[in-house]
Amino acid sequence: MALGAGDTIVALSSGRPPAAIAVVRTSGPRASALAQQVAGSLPPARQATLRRLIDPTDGNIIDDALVIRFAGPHSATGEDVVEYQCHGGRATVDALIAVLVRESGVRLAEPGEFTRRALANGRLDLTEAEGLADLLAAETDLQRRSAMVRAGGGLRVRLDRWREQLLSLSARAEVAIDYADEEDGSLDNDLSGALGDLSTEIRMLAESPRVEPLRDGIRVVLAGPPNAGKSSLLNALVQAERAIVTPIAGTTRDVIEVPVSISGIPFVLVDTAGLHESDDEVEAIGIARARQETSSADILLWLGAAEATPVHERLIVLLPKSDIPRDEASNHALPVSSHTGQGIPELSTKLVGLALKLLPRKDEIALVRRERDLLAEASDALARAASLTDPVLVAEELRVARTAIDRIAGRAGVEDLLDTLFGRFCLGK
Ligand SMILES: Nc1nc2c(ncn2[C@@H]2O[C@H](COP(=O)(O)OP(=O)(O)OP(=O)(O)O)[C@@H](O)[C@H]2O)c(=O)[nH]1
Ligand SMILES: [K+]
Ligand SMILES: [Mg+2]
Repeated sequence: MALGAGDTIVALSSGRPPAAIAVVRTSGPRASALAQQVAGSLPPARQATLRRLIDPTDGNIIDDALVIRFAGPHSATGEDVVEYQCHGGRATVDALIAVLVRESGVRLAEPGEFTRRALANGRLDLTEAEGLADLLAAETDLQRRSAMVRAGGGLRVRLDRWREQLLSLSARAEVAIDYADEEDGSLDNDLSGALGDLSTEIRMLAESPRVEPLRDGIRVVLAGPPNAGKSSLLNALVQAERAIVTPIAGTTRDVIEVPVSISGIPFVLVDTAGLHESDDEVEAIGIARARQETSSADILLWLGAAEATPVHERLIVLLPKSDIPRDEASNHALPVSSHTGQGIPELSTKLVGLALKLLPRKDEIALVRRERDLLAEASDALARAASLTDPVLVAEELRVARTAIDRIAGRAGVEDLLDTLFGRFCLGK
């Protein structure tokens, strides 16, 4: 757990001053006592109350502010929380925070510490906290809507239900163990069926769209031999001269990433070095990177010969420089010309079409890799359990499934993960 978990924490939860109004939040065992001291008396819970804030040591007026108190455990953090909505000038905010943190047992909050306490106190689970982090970072409407589903408990409710089902299935397996001596000790068909059904249900969720393409943009990698016209195509797609284009083969040496929004969908176009055998040390490194990008691409644009097309799940084969007449024609390749613009709108449409398959539909949940992996783990354990007859082994597989589900919600083995997650939060959240 974070340093000084029992401290009362203070932070400016609104944006950087100056602003019209600033929200200073306090949470912890001393929050109410602090409010009493600074605001004169304890304001009623959950009612915005106008108070004159006074420095208790010298009686100086700090500000007139709206004070709202939330008594724990019915607060965002599960502890006593007091919010001060004061004037948003820097000096006012600084003066208020200085008076609050002067008390012993009170200190400034770390980034994300309010949410971390909410998690520790069971006010939200890890999937909701992650959704919240995405919500704070959301830049597009699609990102916002997806984050809302997660932050609103879209995954948590399912995990809670499955945890209960797993517990009751475990209880049934335990009963079978207890009666193993008296009867034949094998499981009833009912139980096997229930295990199989739950495995399938969890597997379906495990195959939900990933959060990452939505969060970071869908990676579209342009690959092909030198001089194929990769950089020119990137420039044509983003309608700006972002990558260097020359008639010299081997112009692009490093990976170039250009974020672009097409029809409101966030993409990252990735230009790469032309793939070929090279003796040049620098170029060889660039080519190795290009191969890496090609294999990790969400969508691959191939600008090379049809017979050399790499294997990829979401592939668009292009016939570049279509303005140049040539003999051979490929039925499978989409003709594009960065010079005349031929095929560019069709390519954009195809990109959007493939992207939509990677993104959550409206109200559909998106999962981070960790969640997908753990759900698959739980589903696998249940599938194994369904095929077993020895109740002792079934109980063991059920325990594996339960642990996986608990880890998704952040109830087990996630300390390192919490540090990374809360590092993404801003101060005061
Ligand atoms: N006629 C025609 N020429 C093109 C087209 N696209 C690119 N070219 C030309 O082809 C040459 C190579 O273009 P680049 O975009 O640099 O090709 P590249 O694949 O990025 O090349 P490397 O980075 O060196 O591997 C340049 O001289 C471009 O002007 C096109 O659509 N039509
Ligand atoms: K070139
Ligand atoms: Mg290039």
